[in-house]
Amino acid sequence: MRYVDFMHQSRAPDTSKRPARVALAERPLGILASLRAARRNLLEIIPAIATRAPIISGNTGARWHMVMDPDALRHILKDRVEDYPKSLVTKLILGPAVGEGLFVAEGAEWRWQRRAASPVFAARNMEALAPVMQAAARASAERIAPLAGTERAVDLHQEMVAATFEVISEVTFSGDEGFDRAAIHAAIDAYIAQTAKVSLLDFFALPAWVPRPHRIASRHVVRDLKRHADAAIESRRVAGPRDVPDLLDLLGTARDPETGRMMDQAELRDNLLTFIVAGHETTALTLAWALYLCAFAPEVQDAARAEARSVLQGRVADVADLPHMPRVAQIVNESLRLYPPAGFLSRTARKPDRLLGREIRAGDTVMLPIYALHRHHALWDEPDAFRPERFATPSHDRFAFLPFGAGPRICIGAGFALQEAQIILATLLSRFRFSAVPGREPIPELILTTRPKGGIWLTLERA
Ligand code: HEM
Repeated sequence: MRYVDFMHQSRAPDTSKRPARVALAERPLGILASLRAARRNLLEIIPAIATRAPIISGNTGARWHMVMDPDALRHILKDRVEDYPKSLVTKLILGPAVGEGLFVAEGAEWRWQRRAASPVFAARNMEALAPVMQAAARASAERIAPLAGTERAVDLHQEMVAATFEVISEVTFSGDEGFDRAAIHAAIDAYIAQTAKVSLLDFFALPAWVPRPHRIASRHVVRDLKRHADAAIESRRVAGPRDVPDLLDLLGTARDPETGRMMDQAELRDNLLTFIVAGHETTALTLAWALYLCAFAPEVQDAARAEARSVLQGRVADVADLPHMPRVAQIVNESLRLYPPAGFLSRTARKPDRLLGREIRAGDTVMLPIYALHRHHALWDEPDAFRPERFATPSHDRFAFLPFGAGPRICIGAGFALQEAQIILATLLSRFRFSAVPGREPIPELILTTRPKGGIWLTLERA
């Protein structure tokens, strides 16, 4: 756990301010500036006009469009999903590590993998997964408790990554001693750090066979990652399935109902890595940003704490408690709106089309800047303000709020993530009061996901 002493500093955050955000570019950036920005922080290539216009188009060596209009997003993600597959850039970034897995697969390959994994995430199964989430909430509360009432601040981003990793590794490889959790975690971090920054070559949409220098450097990291996952699969094969099948068992025994075929080693491994990567960092970010926002607006935090304490009475939150804690759910949603972990999705058009009167050619990159959509002035009142109560009686268009995407490719783990985030947030808020540390404001930085640059450093006291 990372912590730092912040002695003798005043604690009161200025709530008249807006919570942390990135100053978007006033004009669309030129090619070189875009390239520099894309390597630094993808949020910086989004022009401010993207929070006011329905669509922006450009050509930086390759034709692209940014789409912020709910009807056009419905068209891309739902009505014409087959014509807008995952973008070449997505495949370039994720392909080397999880290219055979569910997140990247298309067509029939995608369909049967999705069917194979779905039972684990079905609503009826969510309750069965709650004890794993409760154990992680309890462990996290115990880890940070010694810092309560001291002047030492803790990096809640790192702490939430630890908590959500415990959950996902238990769900995928339940109780497996053969699974080297620390090594897999370290290899995933190294992969993201080395490869996720959109490279100059990707931005120009050069073909995949053109060598990417930082991706070559990361080859040994990918090899490491795959070696660890293979070892875990092999040790399970030897040990046999669990009494209550976990995700690894379910994927390992799934059959394509049409062809009867099962996943080969590469598919099984890539899917395990997909679930581990997609399933913990995103949820950790939701929680970390939610805690940051609670410290930013103490009155919101106090109201949510009062609610959680009266429902939980000192217990760790359970699934049955969640409907009785609407404020906690609203804070999670508002955190997903202001800091969507998947802040930028993209597709490559397969066929000519028209979007909002614009010509779309086959091969055009269609970007879905979720960060800008969620702060769009035509879709949200006071879009940059932290106002969780806007989710009390939601009136927004379904396609104006897309933290989990939409349509057939919607996040398979959305229900899982929301349940986990609410269980952990409610438990922590019921036990601690979190305060901001002056001078330690995080900066949202989009590198594959929307991360808090510098961490989320907060002090805490027992509530
Ligand atoms: C707050 C947490 C999460 C967020 C914000 C999030 C976001 C997303 C988004 C936006 C997509 C769609 C991407 C696209 O359309 O290009 C997606 C897909 C996916 N997510 Fe999540 N996710 C979260 C948690 C999880 C969890 C907990 C799991 C698994 C345990 C998971 C597994 C996946 C998988 C496998 C896909 C690909 C689904 C498909 O293409 O059929 N995610 N996620």
